[in-house]
Amino acid sequence: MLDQTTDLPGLLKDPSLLATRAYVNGEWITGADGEFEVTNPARGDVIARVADLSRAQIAGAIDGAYLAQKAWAQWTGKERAKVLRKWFDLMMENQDDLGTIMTAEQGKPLAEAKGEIAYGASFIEFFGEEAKRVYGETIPGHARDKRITVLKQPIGVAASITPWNFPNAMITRKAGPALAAGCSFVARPASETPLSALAIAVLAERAGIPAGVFNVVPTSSSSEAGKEFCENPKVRKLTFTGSTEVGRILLRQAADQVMKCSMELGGNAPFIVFDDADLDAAVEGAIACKFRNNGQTCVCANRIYVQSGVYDAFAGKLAAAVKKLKVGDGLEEGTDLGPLITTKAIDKVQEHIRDAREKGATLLLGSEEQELDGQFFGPTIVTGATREMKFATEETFGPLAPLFKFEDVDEVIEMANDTIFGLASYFYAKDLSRVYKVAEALEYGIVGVNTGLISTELAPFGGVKQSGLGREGSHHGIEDYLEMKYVCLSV
Ligand SMILES: NC(=O)C1=CN([C@@H]2O[C@H](COP(=O)(O)OP(=O)(O)OC[C@H]3O[C@@H](n4cnc5c(N)ncnc54)[C@H](OP(=O)(O)O)[C@@H]3O)[C@@H](O)[C@H]2O)C=CC1
Ligand SMILES: O=C(O)[C@H](O)CS(=O)(=O)O
Repeated sequence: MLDQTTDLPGLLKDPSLLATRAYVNGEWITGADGEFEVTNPARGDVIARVADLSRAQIAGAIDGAYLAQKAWAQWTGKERAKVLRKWFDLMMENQDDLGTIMTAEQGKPLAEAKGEIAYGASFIEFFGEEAKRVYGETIPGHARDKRITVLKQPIGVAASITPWNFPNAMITRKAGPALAAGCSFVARPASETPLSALAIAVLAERAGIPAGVFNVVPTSSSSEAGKEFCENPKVRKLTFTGSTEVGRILLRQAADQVMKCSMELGGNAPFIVFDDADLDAAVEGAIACKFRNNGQTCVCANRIYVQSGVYDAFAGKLAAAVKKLKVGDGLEEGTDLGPLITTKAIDKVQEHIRDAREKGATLLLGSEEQELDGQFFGPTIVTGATREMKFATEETFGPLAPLFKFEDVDEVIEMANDTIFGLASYFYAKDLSRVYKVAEALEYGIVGVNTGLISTELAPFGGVKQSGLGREGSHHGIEDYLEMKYVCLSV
């Protein structure tokens, strides 16, 4: 840990964005369960104490959202679009402060945090525009006196549970389509990173989003919030981003109400380098894909497969480039890799390195035990990776790049698909026939071809197999917040 303390208000142009009470039904309220601490993962110091809401208070927020949603759904799509556009504008006007708040509570370098603010805001911008395009249908009737109409109507109250790794964008990727569709929204942010969520609630209020339409209910106990969301009959939609393990818990809990669920869950992304790849581009893509957010993203390359003819060349180029990455405090200029979110995250990276070495892998860069203190862990590359090693089946969620060697396309497709996950995958190749065949053969919701970065509000983001249900982003993203009503009119 760095021994500095964080004067977060002193770092902000607008300290009023640093909100620590919950935002419920247009009011800023304290927590019946007291407060919980938020720490800076780079320095270990407490940066805020945030309202810790009780389950009863969450139920109260749902009550308010239920009433507010009725009126909100009466707004025209154009009226909702206007206020969402204002919310987007305020996010971008306050991008620096929102980024600083995020870096202080999550650790990612300030440039990345500001990038996430723009990425997160883009969902508000995009779905604000989509609010005007929620079209129904008329269908030729099944009899001369019958007329068929299909209406698209908002599903109702949407509840969201999101992770710490993208504490802004994972909320706006849900709130954008939900509010655009005419739903109201109750957000429970991760306990490690509530400040980013509360800051956008300040801006929602300033943008004129009506009381009760957007609510943020921070709690220290995630399970209680999850149970209230799943058991409260006024909630009609649960949208979750996080681990597959927790996704399963929530799906089981939501089953009793047959609740509509969107699940953005864990991943184990293969990153494949074929022998006809542009190796320099592949190295650049691998670094962007592996070390973004210090490897703490569900779409990070978890397994890097390199065809045997270019294995040594790629490994050497990758190590030379990774050596240049600077580990440090995200608030300091020039930092490329911030701290991991918890010491538990460090333990998992070390466990994967130890396991791999015991099973024959070789450390090409970095080490298992590092002189870095606290929650910092340097980028590490191992060669000689095999499918017997833990990172072949488990998500590392840290700065560890295991290099697997393969001989031919059938072998690497089989290895790449040998996982319960199916979120993101990547490969570098030039041969067009190979590109088509591999893109079609990979069992993933997302395939990056000659790129390591796939995140945009314009595309449908989501996984297959045990990486999730539904899609976020693109015009598809609003469908998860709409119900389709068939009206049969006898004339
Ligand atoms: N597919 C995707 O887009 C993404 C997937 N992920 C996946 O999530 C994992 C890392 O994120 P992480 O935050 O640790 O994931 P978790 O699943 O542990 O936590 C995600 C959220 O769920 C909450 N939570 C945990 N347990 C429960 C419960 N029983 N009931 C209700 N809510 C609960 C957490 O609260 P609290 O933190 O307060 O405990 C947090 O807000 C990785 O597997 C990663 O791949 C992460 C981001 C995006
Ligand atoms: O939490 C994550 O990993 C995000 O979903 C990844 S992305 O949307 O920023 O690509």
